[in-house]
Amino acid sequence: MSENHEHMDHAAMEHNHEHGGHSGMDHSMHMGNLKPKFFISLILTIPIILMSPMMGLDLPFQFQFPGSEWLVLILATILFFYGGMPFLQGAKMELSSKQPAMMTLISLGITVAYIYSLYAFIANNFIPQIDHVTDFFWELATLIVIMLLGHWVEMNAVSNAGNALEEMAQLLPNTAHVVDKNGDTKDVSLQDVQEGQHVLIKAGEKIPTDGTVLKGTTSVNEAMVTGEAKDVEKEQKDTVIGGSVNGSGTITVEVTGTGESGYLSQVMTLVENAQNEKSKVETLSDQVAKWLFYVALAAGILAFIGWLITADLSTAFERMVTVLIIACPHALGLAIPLVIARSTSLGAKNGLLLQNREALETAKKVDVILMDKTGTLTEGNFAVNDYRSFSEDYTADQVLTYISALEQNSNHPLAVGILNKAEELSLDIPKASDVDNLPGVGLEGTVNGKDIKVASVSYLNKQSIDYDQDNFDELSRQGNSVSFLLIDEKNIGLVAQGDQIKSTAKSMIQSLKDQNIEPVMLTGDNQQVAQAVAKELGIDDVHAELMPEDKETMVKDYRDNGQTVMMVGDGVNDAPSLARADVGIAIGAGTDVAIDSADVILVKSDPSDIMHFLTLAKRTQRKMVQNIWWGAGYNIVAIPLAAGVLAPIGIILSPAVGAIVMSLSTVIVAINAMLLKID
Ligand SMILES: Nc1ncnc2c1ncn2[C@@H]1O[C@H](COP(=O)(O)OP(=O)(O)OP(=O)(O)O)[C@@H](O)[C@H]1O
Ligand SMILES: [Cu+]
Ligand SMILES: [Mg+2]
Repeated sequence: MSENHEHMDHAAMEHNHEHGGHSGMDHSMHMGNLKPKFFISLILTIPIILMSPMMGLDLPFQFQFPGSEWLVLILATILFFYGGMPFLQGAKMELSSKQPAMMTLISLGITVAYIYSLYAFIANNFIPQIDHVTDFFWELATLIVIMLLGHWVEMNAVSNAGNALEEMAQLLPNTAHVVDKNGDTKDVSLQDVQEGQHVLIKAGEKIPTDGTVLKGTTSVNEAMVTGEAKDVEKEQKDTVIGGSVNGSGTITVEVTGTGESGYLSQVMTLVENAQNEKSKVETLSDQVAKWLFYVALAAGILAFIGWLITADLSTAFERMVTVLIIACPHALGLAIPLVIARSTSLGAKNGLLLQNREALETAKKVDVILMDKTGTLTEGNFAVNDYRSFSEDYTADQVLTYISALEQNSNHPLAVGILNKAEELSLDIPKASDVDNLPGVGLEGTVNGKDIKVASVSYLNKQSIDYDQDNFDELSRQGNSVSFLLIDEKNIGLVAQGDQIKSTAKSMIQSLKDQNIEPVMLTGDNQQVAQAVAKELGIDDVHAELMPEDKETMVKDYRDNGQTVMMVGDGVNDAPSLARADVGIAIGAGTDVAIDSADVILVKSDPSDIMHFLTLAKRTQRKMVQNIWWGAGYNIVAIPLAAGVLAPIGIILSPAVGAIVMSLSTVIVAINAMLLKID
């Protein structure tokens, strides 16, 4: 039973692949199962090769005997119809939809090769007047086998991120130890575990579901899921991700997500969606394939006519088949999907989730990167450094208490810092009602019948509410984010909190500058803090005290200026800008809205992953273009050679060499894709 969970996932994935379609060359989707076809064809091919004269080469392993040519004929005929059928059917479909492409080209090639070899057989055996004509049954056979292999690989290539996805599915254990109300544990198969249940995870076990730690402390290895190499310490209230591996502690976890709703399956869906989307380069490769068909056909016919006039029928046939075979845009069908599969899984393994693959193509054009401060460049681990009352009616602790009452309804990083402090002081926090989030400003609500607000300095400025400027300047110059408490719109007190800059942020900014990408900081926080952080990081362009719509306007302005904009953020207030930017990058630890609006998610919340993304994007793009050349561009040289333009100086390619060149191109394309690396 328990295994069904994984199998279900796999089945669902495969199902999607069949219907997703990955490129214009999705005939392979209708080709049935090529694996057995390939192996049977391979077995049929071996005797054909052994019994065939190889291009006049005297190989030691030929087994020719009287009548062996009949055997070759029979085997080759079976192979042509059996192994060649998927291509012939594909061609029929292409032709009926008036879109001749790869299948038509392949079919034309193998059909001409077959008919010509048939002619050679008849001529050699029954028409003594004709000189010996070399058949190429063995070339036909290898051609078909190579084509089948290629298409089988191609079909797998798509579901191959594929392998990364399956690896991910296998990260989950089969059962979980569910703890019932009496504290007894029972092993339950994973698909029966429900949200809200308590699960015991022992040292060294795989974590079965997403959850929040209720009891115990431990360190968890999340490398397989998020790519984070270091073990992550977990204590009460921390979240754990299904699929990661528990370290030395035993913990009890409340289940927050299983199966479909779990992090892991969301990641898998993302990877999958990214693959099903069609990118511009891919469209280019379809376009190239179509052109290649017409060019190859024209070149083939020209060569045929040319050689028919200057030489003889068999030479003409041979040239034509060689042209058709060498031009087979087979590698082209693999060129892009292989790179994409590699790139998406490479990304996922390194904590880069690509929600929108076009981001990979846009990334190389990025001129400016706009970054949110808190959570993106700084940790967002606020600690209260100071809190004060300006009113005789309230103590400083009371100020903090009122602020905390509102913050209990917020998940802003600032809220967390304040609540930690309140807990430390064991403050008795009243309940707030009618709490509203004021994006870019703070919060408002009712506490003890009073209308209260937690607000930023820009709000006070805008509303002309008085505050002690010197005092504020001093706190913010020390790098504090300051939030004011307003009761009935009167300034009652403040809380000042400090944050730490993320350790990798500074080098990331330097790398951006090295690549001539302009780093810009956008923040809702006060000027002084913003300046302090920017200075520390080496960012020259800072915009502070921004409202969410200001951020979006900035993105728009840069774009209207003709610049390509990347936006990095984590908050609800960043979502509009993330969506508007050419490339939106969400910090993994950020809010769901930000994550939904982004093209890319940095799972590890590490700013240096921005550089990894840029590198991945650049290399992916380069690989795609290279692969189009290796998959099709080589024809610029190959087609004329195959047509025999260099025959006058003795360079002639046989159909067999054509097939080798063609399959070599496939091999190169595949290897080239696999060589894609991030570092
Ligand atoms: N929950 C909150 N508690 C206290 N103050 C808040 C809260 N939410 C917002 N603020 C105030 O509004 C300002 C802007 O907050 P916002 O979350 O919009 O910042 P931001 O634009 O994301 O900037 P950054 O993330 O770079 O600090 C904060 O600096 C703070 O003064
Ligand atoms: Cu091919
Ligand atoms: Mg923010």
